[in-house]
Amino acid sequence: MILELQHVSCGYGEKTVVRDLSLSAVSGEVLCLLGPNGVGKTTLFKTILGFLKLQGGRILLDGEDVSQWPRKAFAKAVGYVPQAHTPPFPFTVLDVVTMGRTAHLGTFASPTKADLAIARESLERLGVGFLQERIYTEISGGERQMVLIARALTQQPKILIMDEPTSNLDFGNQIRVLEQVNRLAREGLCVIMTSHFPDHAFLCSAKVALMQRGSRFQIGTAAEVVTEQNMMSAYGVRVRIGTLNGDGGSSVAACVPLISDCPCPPYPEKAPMAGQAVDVGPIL
Ligand SMILES: Nc1ncnc2c1ncn2[C@@H]1O[C@H](COP(=O)(O)OP(=O)(O)OP(=O)(O)O)[C@@H](O)[C@H]1O
Repeated sequence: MILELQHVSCGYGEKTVVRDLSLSAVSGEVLCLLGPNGVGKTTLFKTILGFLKLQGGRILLDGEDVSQWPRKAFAKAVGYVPQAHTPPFPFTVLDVVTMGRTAHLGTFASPTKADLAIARESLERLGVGFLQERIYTEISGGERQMVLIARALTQQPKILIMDEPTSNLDFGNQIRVLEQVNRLAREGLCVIMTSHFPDHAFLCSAKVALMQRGSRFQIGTAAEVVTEQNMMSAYGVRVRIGTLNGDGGSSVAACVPLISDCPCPPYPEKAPMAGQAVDVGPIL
């Protein structure tokens, strides 16, 4: 499946937030949208999903204008993980995740045992199966984030749009979500996500669309787009980008911010042994 944006402009009423953006994403690919707060990432997602009216250009799914796609077929094909979501009723986590099957059910039909099994499997896959009987409004923000991702997986979409899927998550869960993103792409899904961490683009070997103020866009591989110069231009922050040794002879790229007058003591050239105390000097 291929999603194409051709000269897309979008925004709210008379206000244009994103102007003349063209890009594409295909099955098996991770497309990571980077850009500062308020640049229009969520606005773009809402436009792709049909929540906002397109101001200009075209959005095509498998070559066909999305406005021509029947809503139900579109809802089956494209899953969405929003930034935050609070349902009006205290549903159980399993109920919320099973709602991901809605586009697959007939009108007035209830979820079947098979639908419930898919919902449970999605929760297990993300390592949060233990939450299934809990009340969704009573779990933590990070747990809700995992539940929303499980709901989108339950939909079994071909394209998965994730708005900051790692916000609210602790370090371990961030990495687990990125591992799932890579796994889903390997299984043939097209994942389009936003992140505020340029490193995430490297970790997902993603194609990157860097959105900057004034509707300036750069699209390319993570190595092409996540550069020291571009990070300064987009975020006003000095960074260094380098590579570290990964597993089995691989290398991983990392983007590290440079903080003026950083009080941090230098990291010892020879890494301390596990469990060995390190003198970090006075805590300032
Ligand atoms: N409902 C709305 N009506 C009018 N303007 C809006 C509305 N929602 C958002 N905006 C404005 O549109 C611009 C883009 O917002 P958007 O939420 O798309 O940015 P973003 O890149 O997703 O930001 P963030 O990284 O902070 O989530 C902002 O200037 C925002 O104030």
